Amino acid sequence: MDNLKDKALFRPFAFIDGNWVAADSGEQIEVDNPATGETIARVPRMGEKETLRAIEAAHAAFPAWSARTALERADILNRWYELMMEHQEDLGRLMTLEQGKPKKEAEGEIAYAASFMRWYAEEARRVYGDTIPGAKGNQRIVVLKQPVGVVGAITPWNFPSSMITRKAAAALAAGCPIVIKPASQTPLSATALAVLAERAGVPRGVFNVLPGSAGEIAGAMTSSPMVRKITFTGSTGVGSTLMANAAENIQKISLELGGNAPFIVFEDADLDAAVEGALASKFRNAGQTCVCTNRFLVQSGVINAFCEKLAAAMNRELVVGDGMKEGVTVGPMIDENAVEKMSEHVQDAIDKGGELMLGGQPHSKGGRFYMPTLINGATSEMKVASEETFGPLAAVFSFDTEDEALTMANDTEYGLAAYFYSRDIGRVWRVAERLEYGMVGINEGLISNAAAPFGGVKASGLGREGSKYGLEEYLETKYLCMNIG
Ligand SMILES: NC(=O)C1=CN([C@@H]2O[C@H](COP(=O)(O)OP(=O)(O)OC[C@H]3O[C@@H](n4cnc5c(N)ncnc54)[C@H](OP(=O)(O)O)[C@@H]3O)[C@@H](O)[C@H]2O)C=CC1
Ligand SMILES: O=C(O)CCCC(=O)O
Repeated sequence: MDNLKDKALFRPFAFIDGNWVAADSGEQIEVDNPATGETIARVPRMGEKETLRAIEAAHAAFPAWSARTALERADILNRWYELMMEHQEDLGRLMTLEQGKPKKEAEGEIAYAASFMRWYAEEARRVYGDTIPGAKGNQRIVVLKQPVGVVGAITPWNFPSSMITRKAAAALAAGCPIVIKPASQTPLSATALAVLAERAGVPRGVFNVLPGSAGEIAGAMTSSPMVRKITFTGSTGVGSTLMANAAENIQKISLELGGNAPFIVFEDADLDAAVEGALASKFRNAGQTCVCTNRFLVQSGVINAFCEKLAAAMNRELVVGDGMKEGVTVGPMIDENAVEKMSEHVQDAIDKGGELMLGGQPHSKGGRFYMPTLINGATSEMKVASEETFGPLAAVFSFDTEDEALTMANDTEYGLAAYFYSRDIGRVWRVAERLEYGMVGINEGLISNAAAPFGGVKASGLGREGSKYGLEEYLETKYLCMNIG
């Protein structure tokens, strides 16, 4: 952390009600650098009691925060945005150290994370109500949008900053305070955001960060009637448990869960553009992104050409190594379990007849590095067909007809992101409409931005984040029936 320009951004504590605190028990969690395995920090392991205190602080802060004008809240979010961009390099460095993604990609995530602050600063001022003609001559119907109340957020390690700001910026813009549990592997990006929140003028109690025990913190959030909204990004299993637990207090819930993204390449596609999109969609964050392509479905007439071009591009563009090193484009995987899952999917595909074209093994330097891998001849019996690999494996399946491609693409419990490449306008509409996914990239491999509604269908989740729709998740609708005599 010695290399940070602003050393105060390294804050290995929890942030509750404007105070930097340790766990009541004194227990800590070790945070390591996935590139080296070295321990880089110890943060408090907060539990149920501390979480209840944070919820109470947030609840106490709610009336004053929600009573501020939208413009006042927007000004604070804008200041926070500016501070994030001023400290982009330091925040990126912290992220690379705890998460592993290459420095340039980490700085890119900081800009992406900050963009939610700016977006929701603007949206805060556009929370409109409605008037509706009354059912009786002397009645008027007025619809108000009001903040839902205290929000409990649980976020993953793969996007340590943006998964927080995508939730927090919308919540704060709507007038809701938030209590956040960041992933245990990446708490430092979260606490650095809290340092900047304080500097931006976010009042105490409005933004709280508690690294710690997932079970205890989530339990406190779902069992407290003060928490009116739960928002989660992570695995489908945990999301489903949270949803069941949130039922106890009928809490509103948004879930952004796993995916199994298909990337369809039709014979009429621009193959070079498809390969460029494939690289971006598959290898961002070493394949550890819920919208990463999991299955390449390529029409039989172009499958060999596509694979050759993809292999050449992977050889040219993908450099594996420590994300702090200049020129590295694929960092380490987050932990040994992730490497194991990747190895298991690759071996399973090879055992079941897949043709290994590139990679297929951990990097010779060992540790958590895995070589970007390309396997042609993938089939529906392979694990990669039905499970999210969450790693740098490009598995290529063949299809003959549009109908077959759609059947294969939709043959999954998930429905987060899908991509396809085609230059036939009729096909573009037909395929876009029939894909059972919340987001579809058409001749485009990078679909995430603050203006767009991010989210999935089926086992990939509920609700949307980003865009004007993301603000709705933090608002309640109240109807006033006025008798005017
Ligand atoms: N949609 C997405 O973006 C993501 C999908 N995934 C998928 O999930 C797989 C497993 O990754 P993993 O990190 O284990 O994902 P998890 O769902 O376990 O972790 C995400 C967040 O949930 C927390 N959490 C863990 N257990 C519970 C619980 N019982 N109740 C409430 N919160 C909990 C974690 O805390 P803690 O860190 O303390 O365990 C973390 O903050 C990946 O391989 C990938 O397939 C993973 C991350 C993001
Ligand atoms: O993997 C995730 O859950 C976050 C996706 C990052 C993004 O593209 O917004």
